[in-house]
Amino acid sequence: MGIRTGQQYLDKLNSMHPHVVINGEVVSEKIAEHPMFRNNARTYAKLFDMQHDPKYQEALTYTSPTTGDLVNASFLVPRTIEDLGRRRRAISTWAEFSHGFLGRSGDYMNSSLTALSTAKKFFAKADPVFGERIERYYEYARENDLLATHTLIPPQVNRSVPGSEQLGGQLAARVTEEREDGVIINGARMLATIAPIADELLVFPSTLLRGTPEDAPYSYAFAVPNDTPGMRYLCRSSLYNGGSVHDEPLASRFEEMDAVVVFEDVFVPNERVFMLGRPDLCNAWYAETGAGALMTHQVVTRTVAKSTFFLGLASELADAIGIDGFQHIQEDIAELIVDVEIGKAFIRAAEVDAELSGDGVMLPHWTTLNAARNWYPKIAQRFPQIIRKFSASGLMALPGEADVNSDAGADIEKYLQAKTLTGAERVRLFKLAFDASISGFSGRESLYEYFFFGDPVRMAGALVNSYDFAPARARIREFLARED
Ligand SMILES: Cc1cc2nc3c(=O)[nH]c(=O)nc-3n(C[C@H](O)[C@H](O)[C@H](O)COP(=O)(O)OP(=O)(O)OC[C@H]3O[C@@H](n4cnc5c(N)ncnc54)[C@H](O)[C@@H]3O)c2cc1C
Repeated sequence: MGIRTGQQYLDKLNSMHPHVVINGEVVSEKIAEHPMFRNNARTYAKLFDMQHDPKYQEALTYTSPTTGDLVNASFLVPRTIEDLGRRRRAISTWAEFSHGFLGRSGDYMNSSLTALSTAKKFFAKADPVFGERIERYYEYARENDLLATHTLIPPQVNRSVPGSEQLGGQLAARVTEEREDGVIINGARMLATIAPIADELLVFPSTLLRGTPEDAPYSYAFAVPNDTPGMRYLCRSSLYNGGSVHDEPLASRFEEMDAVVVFEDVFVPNERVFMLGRPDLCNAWYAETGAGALMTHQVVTRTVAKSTFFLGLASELADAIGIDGFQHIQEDIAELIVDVEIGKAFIRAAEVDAELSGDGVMLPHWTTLNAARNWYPKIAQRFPQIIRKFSASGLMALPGEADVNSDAGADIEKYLQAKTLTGAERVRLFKLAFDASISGFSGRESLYEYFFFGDPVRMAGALVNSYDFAPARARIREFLARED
């Protein structure tokens, strides 16, 4: 089949029967028509349609090596640095469409599956059958153009003990039975973004597991369709308030629902189980398979689009109300320029210094990407601050679309005009600033970017513990030894 159209994606979504709990309601059919999910599903449908648009098709697709159909380029196994560039162009084509506000566009999980499908040596440490299964699953996802999300962390009940010790080990999702034909899963995982509108859920390892026998039931990787019997999604309230694209320009399009995942006697057939009972390999899942590198390459590409959005917005606001010449405004705009350029440089450096893995995959340079993913969660917190600082009371003197088109329109034209904009144009721009800096949607975006790859505190620790300090320290010792 290969690339799907938006309509094919929506039709499949509407034919599935997940158990989605939201606002006291259980939604189990026609998910794509539900007011809480409709808009975001349609935004995702546009991404699928872009693959068929002659303007984007060359960037977004390549020819499947097995079927000859066109498939998404994020499934391309990179063998050369040019292949990495090919992948990046596809990723940035989607990221520019959403200005980086879609964190779960299909290319994110596709990147993970692409690397995993090649990591034969890694899977052979447990059983080569796992490597064969994940390659088949990757091909299934590629040829059916599936949209997947993932869920990684145990419930946040008591972080001073591992998941295996919470409530006697009864809370975190775990293998409760190993059968001839598969496994049974019970318990919960903390969060899965876009779960209600995804085709598939990847339940992969994340938090560090100890190598003790008690951790064995929590050491697994598997994938299930999002309407698998026994699986329930508990959604938060929506951050989209039902307004028009004029009044909620970001939330009305890009609000991605987050959901807790509950498993009750969920059966996972063997062919969808990719790791079992090996805490050591679960802990090495992202580092040793190359999945971490290809996923981070996707994320850094997406976040450059987002940084560019904030640079453009800040510059438009400053120009509109005539503050662009003030020094502290220019200092903040300079900060945004630097962020965009650093992001682009990270990608370029990671590609130029890419290396072939033991499985013959060209992986972008990990230390560079590791630095990028430690940097972005912090600098992204500045973006809404800068927009708030520039906009000030302009974020409150802000009637809506209905007012612009009412008798109040004359007042809006007169009193809410800007140096370079009519009243109606200014309202539209500041509505965007509002949604990017103080709306509930924007709050979630900041939280999302901060915790995207996990807790930044522990990520910093992981960076320090894995970094090769030898060359830098040798230079200090050499300098201390100099007598001249
Ligand atoms: C909007 C959003 C969407 C998300 N979407 C997904 C998704 O699609 N899939 C997915 O798998 N996950 C998702 N996550 C979860 C994300 O991976 C986690 O937020 C992240 O890993 C941090 O874990 P936590 O939220 O449980 O925080 P916790 O680990 O509970 O941390 C809470 C606080 O306690 C501190 N802390 C806790 N334990 C320790 C420790 N051992 N040492 C030092 N400090 C500690 C942390 O520094 C932090 O300040 C999402 C999160 C957000 C906010």
